[in-house]
Amino acid sequence: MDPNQRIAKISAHLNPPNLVQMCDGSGLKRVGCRAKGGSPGFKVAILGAAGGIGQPLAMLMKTNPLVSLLHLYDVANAPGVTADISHMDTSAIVRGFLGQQQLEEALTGMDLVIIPAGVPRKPGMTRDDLFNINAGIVRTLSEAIAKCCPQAIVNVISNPVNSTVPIAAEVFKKAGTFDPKKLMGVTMLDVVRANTFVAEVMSLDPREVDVPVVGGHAGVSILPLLSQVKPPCSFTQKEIEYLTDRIQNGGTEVVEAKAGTGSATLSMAYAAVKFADACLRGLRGDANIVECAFVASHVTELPFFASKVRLGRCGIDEVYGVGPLNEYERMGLEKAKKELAGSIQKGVSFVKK
Ligand SMILES: NC(=O)c1ccc[n+]([C@@H]2O[C@H](COP(=O)([O-])OP(=O)(O)OC[C@H]3O[C@@H](n4cnc5c(N)ncnc54)[C@H](O)[C@@H]3O)[C@@H](O)[C@H]2O)c1
Ligand SMILES: O=C(O)C[C@H](O)C(=O)O
Repeated sequence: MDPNQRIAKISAHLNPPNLVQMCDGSGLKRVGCRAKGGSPGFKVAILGAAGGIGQPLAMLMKTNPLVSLLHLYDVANAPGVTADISHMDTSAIVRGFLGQQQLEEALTGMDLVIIPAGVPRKPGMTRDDLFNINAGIVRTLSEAIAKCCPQAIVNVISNPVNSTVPIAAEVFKKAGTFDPKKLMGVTMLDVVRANTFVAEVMSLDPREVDVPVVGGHAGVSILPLLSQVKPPCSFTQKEIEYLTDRIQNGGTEVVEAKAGTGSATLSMAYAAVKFADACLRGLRGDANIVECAFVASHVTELPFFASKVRLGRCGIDEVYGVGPLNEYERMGLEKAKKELAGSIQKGVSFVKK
């Protein structure tokens, strides 16, 4: 074939008439694409996709065969991240969305929305110190979710989780779209850390360790239930105190090591993907998908609490209680509830005021 004919053939192949437009002209160049977005799988949006967590999270979700369409939204740098990730030869179609004016488009039709948008801690800060900035971000994003994909499962990562989940819930209540089965604060990193640290102490393979972590996601509200570890482990009191302290302060350990450049991003992306994948397998109808998450709850007198939940086709099928606790854990639970009560109320008041 003559070279000109060959080039004409390639160019026709790259630019068929049924191209799907990926993005508009506001900085996210719309690239010609033959994808129809019709492959089986779920539609997932990441809000805050260009951030420290957002980027590795987006990369890992692009490798997930359960995802057919991946929407990457951020107020900055979404085009670059989208272009980069879209070159990965996995089946999910990637589209980028930049800035508030593209938020609704990013959310429409989504099955799962993951929110890592917001500022991270620096050394010396508590997660609650992030409230002033992140509360408003989560409120705005939740308002758009209520409008554009009220049926979607929502995974909230932005801190302080103990307040941002109640904020999202209040926004959804105001909009008349609140479904407690669909809103989850992501506490999976606490479980991931707990599994790792327990495995280290007991010389086990971390993949075989399962530590329930209940309560919430800040300081003493993070309550590992070491009496319920699988496989059953017998710890000394010294080991229990070391492990509890290390699990509760795992986030601070990373914040200090990063010395002002941010908080956990890579382990968080790993944990977020583990949790998102569990949500998607639940949506698909897989049986016995049980993970810990911070959810609307009747396990204690508090309206939100982290405990094991069973994930299914509609989100959360069942919220499990904390099970039998030893004296040390009972005391920990009281401290956790005290810490949680104020943070939950702060989130609720932020939207109600
Ligand atoms: N739940 C957990 O276990 C856990 C673990 C680690 C970090 N976090 C929290 O996750 C959040 C993000 O951490 P990070 O390290 O990725 O921070 P980061 O600063 O690296 O990234 C945040 C991203 O959010 C974007 N953003 C800011 N405002 C936005 C808005 N209105 N809409 C959409 N995107 C917006 C920023 O542009 C940035 O790309 C922090 O609040 C952090 O504390 C939670
Ligand atoms: O500690 C932080 O600020 C981030 C996150 O909540 C974590 O647990 O790593």
